[in-house]
Amino acid sequence: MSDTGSTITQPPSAKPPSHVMIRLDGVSKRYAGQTGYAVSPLSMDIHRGEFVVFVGPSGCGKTTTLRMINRLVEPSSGRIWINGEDVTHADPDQLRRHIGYVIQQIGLIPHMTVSQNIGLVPKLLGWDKSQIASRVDELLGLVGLDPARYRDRYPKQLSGGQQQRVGVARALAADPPIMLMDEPFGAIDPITRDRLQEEFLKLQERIRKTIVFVTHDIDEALKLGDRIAIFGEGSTLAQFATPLEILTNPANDYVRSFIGEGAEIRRLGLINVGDVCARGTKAPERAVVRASSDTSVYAVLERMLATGADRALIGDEERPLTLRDLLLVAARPRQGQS
Ligand SMILES: Nc1ncnc2c1ncn2[C@@H]1O[C@H](COP(=O)(O)OP(=O)(O)OP(=O)(O)O)[C@@H](O)[C@H]1O
Repeated sequence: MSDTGSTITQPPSAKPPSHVMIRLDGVSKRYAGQTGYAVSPLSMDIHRGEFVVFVGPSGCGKTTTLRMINRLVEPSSGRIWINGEDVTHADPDQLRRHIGYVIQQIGLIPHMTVSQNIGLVPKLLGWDKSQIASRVDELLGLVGLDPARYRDRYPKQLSGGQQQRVGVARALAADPPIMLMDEPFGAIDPITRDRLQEEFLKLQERIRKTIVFVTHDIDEALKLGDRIAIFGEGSTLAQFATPLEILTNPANDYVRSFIGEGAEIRRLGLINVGDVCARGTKAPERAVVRASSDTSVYAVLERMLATGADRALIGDEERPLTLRDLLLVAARPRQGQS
């Protein structure tokens, strides 16, 4: 099930098959004056309609890789294929008109209205005025902004979340098959960010773009990505797989530490109860977890989830606790209940 092995050890070479929208073939970057690689040779296939998230610590090469896809950064080696075409040497301006790009700083042009900002690329592509106006209104509706209220505002008359929605609308304006998004929700407060993530997932269900999305935040990656590319030290690819696969089978200790605590509990967020009913459950015989008295409830639950145990024995005295005992730790009377 994992794509980890195939994408890292067998660099693709020839023209990709039709289900591949973006192919990076041994692509690397060394910036002028730098000794090491900003991105060491990297090969990966991103499928049509797939939402791929690049995640990793600061400086590991996520943004550089993203920007090589739309040639804002010229690769030092390798080839880039988009939609079956080798675009390594294509005209970058032409290329960018067919690739949406959303960045954290939003990049709206301050002296242009919302509608002019969104209509920028369609105008460059020579669309006529009425076509642009109706596309602007359609996109504002799509990102949840009332066109009559917002189309004539300037960026500074919008909240950060609204500006980011306009940024997304602008990237979608010419209906590009690909969207590149560099920490688009990074500078937004956690509540608005959560809402934008939800909205964006719903939007993606409708528009099915091929998306490459950069973030520092593993939880954002797990929530949004069909597959996640975890970048490691020295700009290598530590794992490229689905969120469930990464949480179930982290490729190495680096990935494990990057995920942080609670992989088992977080995994449950990716599995629906309906699927569990369909699969049926079969508890392992007499599985039990042993833990010292100073182990947290969280850690014991994590281990019970991993092993299927429904009992824990605590301390040298092996005091028994059932799964239900542990669940009750979290239970409190709700308002209106005694
Ligand atoms: N224009 C540049 N000139 C020289 N070095 C650069 C340039 N841009 C990036 N780098 C270096 O390349 C490496 C990768 O940078 P990049 O911005 O791609 O990382 P990142 O993973 O996106 O980081 P962050 O999460 O902090 O944005 C870093 O060591 C960075 O200092």
